[in-house]
Amino acid sequence: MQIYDIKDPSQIKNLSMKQLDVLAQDIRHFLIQNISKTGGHLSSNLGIVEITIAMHYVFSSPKDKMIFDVGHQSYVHKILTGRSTKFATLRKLNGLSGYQKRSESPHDCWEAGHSSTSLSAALGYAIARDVQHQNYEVIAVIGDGALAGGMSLEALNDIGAQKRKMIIIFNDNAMSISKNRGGVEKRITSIRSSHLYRSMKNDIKVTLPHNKMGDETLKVFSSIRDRIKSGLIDAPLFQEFNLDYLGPVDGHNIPALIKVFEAAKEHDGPIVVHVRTKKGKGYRYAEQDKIGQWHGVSPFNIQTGQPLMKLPINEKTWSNIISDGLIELAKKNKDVVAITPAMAQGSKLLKFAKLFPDRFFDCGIAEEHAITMAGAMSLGGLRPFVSIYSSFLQRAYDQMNHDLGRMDLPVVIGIDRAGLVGDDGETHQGVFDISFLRSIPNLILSQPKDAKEAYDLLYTAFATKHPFCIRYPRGQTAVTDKIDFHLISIGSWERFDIGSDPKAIIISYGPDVDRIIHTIHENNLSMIVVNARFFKPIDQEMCKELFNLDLPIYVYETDVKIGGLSSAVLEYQNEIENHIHILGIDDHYVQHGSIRSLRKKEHIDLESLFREIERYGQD
Ligand SMILES: Cc1ncc(C[n+]2csc(CCOP(=O)(O)OP(=O)(O)O)c2C)c(N)n1
Ligand SMILES: CC(=O)[C@@H](O)[C@H](O)COP(=O)(O)O
Ligand SMILES: [Mg+2]
Repeated sequence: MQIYDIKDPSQIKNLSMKQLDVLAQDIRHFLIQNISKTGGHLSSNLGIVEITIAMHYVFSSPKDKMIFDVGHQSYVHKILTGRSTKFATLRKLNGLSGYQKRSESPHDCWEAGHSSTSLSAALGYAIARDVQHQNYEVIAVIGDGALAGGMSLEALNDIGAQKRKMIIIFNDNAMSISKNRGGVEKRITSIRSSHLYRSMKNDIKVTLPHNKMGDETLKVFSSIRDRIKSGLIDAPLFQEFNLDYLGPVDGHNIPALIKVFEAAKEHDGPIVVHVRTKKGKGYRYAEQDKIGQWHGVSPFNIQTGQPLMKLPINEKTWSNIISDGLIELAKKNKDVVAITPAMAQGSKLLKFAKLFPDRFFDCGIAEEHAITMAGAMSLGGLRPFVSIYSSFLQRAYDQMNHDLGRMDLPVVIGIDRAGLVGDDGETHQGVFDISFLRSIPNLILSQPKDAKEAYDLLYTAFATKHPFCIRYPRGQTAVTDKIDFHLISIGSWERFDIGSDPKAIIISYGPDVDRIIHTIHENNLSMIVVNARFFKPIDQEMCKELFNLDLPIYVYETDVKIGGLSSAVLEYQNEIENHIHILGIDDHYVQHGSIRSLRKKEHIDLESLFREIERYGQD
């Protein structure tokens, strides 16, 4: 069967095991060819080819619900559900999404992009099915990295209690983006090497025919069922969550996968099918990768494995700039430590890890934990730097507020991938952090316009005793000659007067500031440009000066407007000019007390409202 002929997954149900194997090889070839041109998530998709084929062979999508955790490994599912002709548009404007997308296909029953949501989503579907007396299978596919994420563990806890029929296909490749770590990983290692695993593996490998299912298959099914019933399958971790378990199974053996999925389908209640796979399977460079270089790739040369686009010699990624600065500061101060929630490769912290192995902490996909742990590290006397992608920091909002902001702890947060990230789409655009962080008391939020300012802000952050965030975008910028550090006054903006008769004021931030200045010069215009390098606190003195100039003000922001820099400027303008009288809680935490007493203290009681109205009426 030709890949482009697949319009519906039911077409593969008539193929023989041999034909399915050929299809798997064709899909691998297709993935490598296409992703080498478009870029995308290569390794995880190469590793999940056989699992996805076996899923569509055994289950019936869209009736049965298939949920892929993160969704970065759903390309094979897209191919089998009739979307292969669109692969040239992968992750491009109006093209195929890099994740499951409900608007793209009825076979995508769920959407993600952030890790560890699949188990909660699967349980949600199972509850909806049962409450409405419907009849379909719910299948979640989750990797070993995502399984250790906090949401997954919360969901497993509930799934084990509710005992509803659902199948969890646990795709274990011993890798997150880079090497997987942590207690869950250790527990999985013990399952992989258990005697039961070996006997189970032999059952499946030895007793099952490789073409058709027959008596032998049934024998294995009942043997599996008997084992489940008699509790013989003793898989630590899953058993502790009160879940039945099958496996591990060779994830590149289609007949074995089909058989174990059939057995799981027969099972009542939740069951985990543990499948072992090789990340990057079938492409030499990706198979050998230990640090995650082939997890997500830009276009590359298939023969050499080299990226087609190289960085200009005088440019570095923002992640590298921050990480180089951090290394210099860590050389001077032994208390500086770095934390990443599973993004060492993307955040460019591997060099730091090599230089300071005892001061580097990869805590897995656990943004909430990373922030709270960093808070306590700071109380214990360390100077933590946590690197988190902007969109993943959304997970840790409570920790930013409840732990860091409220206790006013000196943790430096590198908010990587701030602003639009492009190809990954709406789940990953880092456009909300200014808006959701600005309301947190005690917190400082900044963004450098260039590499020099990045070093200075980093230095300033470590010299400050408050939670200090530095956001920086995906991509690269020009490097400086050398790394040196200067203090920047907190909350200070920079003003550039261009030309002798300015006609407008542009307030902006980040690398756009220099681009704006350049464009004004090129076009012989006269304007005032402001580098608003702090979103919180803002430069109130400079704001006043600018308001007094009586020139039109343009706030050029490349993140969401609501709650962003423009909101900060407008709020301050209103505070001075008092057009709209605003009552509300000021920028601080509210202590305990009766609600009545607190409303009075914070001047948000009705008495305060009417006093204000009266006062204004007399002005
Ligand atoms: C909340 C969140 N944090 C981090 C990421 C980045 N991320 C995407 S995939 C991935 C690794 C997932 O590993 P695993 O679940 O084992 O899948 P594999 O790629 O190995 O198949 C990470 C860390 C994310 N998508 N969401
Ligand atoms: C699936 C996922 O969340 C990551 O792999 C993400 O795509 C990485 O983005 P960068 O390519 O910007 O590191
Ligand atoms: Mg994995």
